[in-house]
Amino acid sequence: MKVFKFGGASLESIERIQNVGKIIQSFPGEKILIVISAMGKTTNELENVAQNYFMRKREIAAQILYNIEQHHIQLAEKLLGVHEHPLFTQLQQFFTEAEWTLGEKPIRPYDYYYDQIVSMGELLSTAIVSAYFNQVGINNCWLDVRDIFKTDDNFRDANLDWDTTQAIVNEKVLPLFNDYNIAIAQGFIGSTDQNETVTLGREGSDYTAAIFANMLDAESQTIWKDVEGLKNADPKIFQDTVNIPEITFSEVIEMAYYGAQVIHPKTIKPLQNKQIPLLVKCFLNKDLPGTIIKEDADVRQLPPIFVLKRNQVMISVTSRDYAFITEDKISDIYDIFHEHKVKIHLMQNGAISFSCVIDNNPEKIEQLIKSLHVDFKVTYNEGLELLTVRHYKNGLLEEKTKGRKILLEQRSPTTAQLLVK
Ligand SMILES: Nc1ncnc2c1ncn2[C@@H]1O[C@H](COP(=O)(O)OP(=O)(O)O)[C@@H](O)[C@H]1O
Ligand SMILES: N[C@@H](CC(=O)OP(=O)(O)O)C(=O)O
Repeated sequence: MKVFKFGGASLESIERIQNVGKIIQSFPGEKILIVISAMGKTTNELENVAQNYFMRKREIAAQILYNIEQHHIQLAEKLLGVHEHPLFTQLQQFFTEAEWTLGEKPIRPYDYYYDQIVSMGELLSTAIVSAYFNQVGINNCWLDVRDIFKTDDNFRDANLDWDTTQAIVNEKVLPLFNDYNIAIAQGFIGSTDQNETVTLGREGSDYTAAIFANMLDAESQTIWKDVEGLKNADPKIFQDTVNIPEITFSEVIEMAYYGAQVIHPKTIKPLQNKQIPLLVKCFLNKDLPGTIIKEDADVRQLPPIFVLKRNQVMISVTSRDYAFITEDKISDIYDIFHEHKVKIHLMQNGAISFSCVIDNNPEKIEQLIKSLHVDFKVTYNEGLELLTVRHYKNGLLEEKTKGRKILLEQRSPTTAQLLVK
């Protein structure tokens, strides 16, 4: 059994969906569970629907939803070459459910409505791909992952109930492969024990695939991307990047932790626990070797790895009365960050000050500063970039930060982090 994951970029046009079909046809007779994300940038558009709905701008929300509907229906009609097909009834049901939500007065927290609306992207894309695959002879079974992935009700970042989900996978998913070689499921979504739809956090489809791989004891998981494999930096930001043929789970966890936006950070653990290799392959050229991520990879030749986080803010907290920032004060400061769900990417403290680097999220920062301000003087500096370099060599950091002002710097033997303006 293999698990494949196709993300939004691999499904953003008719040609790309046809290409995914060709990739699957190049694995004849194999049992494959395919996890699929929403097409293109649909998730961002649905976020827009959710925000407008919650701000009581229902007409705008309905208009954006209508545009999404038209786009998916037109794409499906062209892809299947027909106007009549059970798929269109299925798509209509998803839209009707979303319209019902938009018709309600928002009485529950935003995150609940977000999940009800945004989850639709994956339901639409999987339904369309499944119908197309059946039409071109890739016989497959469409799964509603909400009947399989059971979670708590932490909307927008739901936590999986592993035991219940494993029992459902054993009972409902495994037997399907007696009748089908291919099953198609949505990434990113699940449901509570009350059957309320949840999402697992943005870019969560890699994680969905890893959960399936773990629970199905898959031989491997492959994520199909628009890059030749895992590279030593994001090729959209850095020039002269190189492909990494093999790399360990722990190195990828480090990359994800420092902010590399190529594999969802939660993806590695379910695979590592069962020693299931993760392959990163290019959907634009399936014959490229890509990258294999596994426990015992040979990392002696690993190049320096760069991760750049843009749009960062440095928050500096100083005690009002020249009192030292001691352990108890640091603990209080940490509690405030935790309370506001703000993740610290880098921190440093001195005698009477504590500085840290966070993402620029104006609403969260405003609330955070209000809370910190009760006991401390707070300053902040925005428009910064946080560069992390793993396995850096002499001269490399100077070269990469030439002409820039360095506001904070931290180095261990393997990792350097520089906050630059
Ligand atoms: N180290 C890296 N190696 C390869 N790609 C990277 C890396 N860091 C960031 N990326 C970016 O990840 C993108 C692919 O991931 P993503 O857009 O999330 O794909 P999908 O949504 O289709 O799963 C690439 O286009 C590339 O710009
Ligand atoms: N569609 C969701 C889940 C996801 O993982 O998407 P992608 O595989 O395209 O990153 C998102 O955009 O967050």
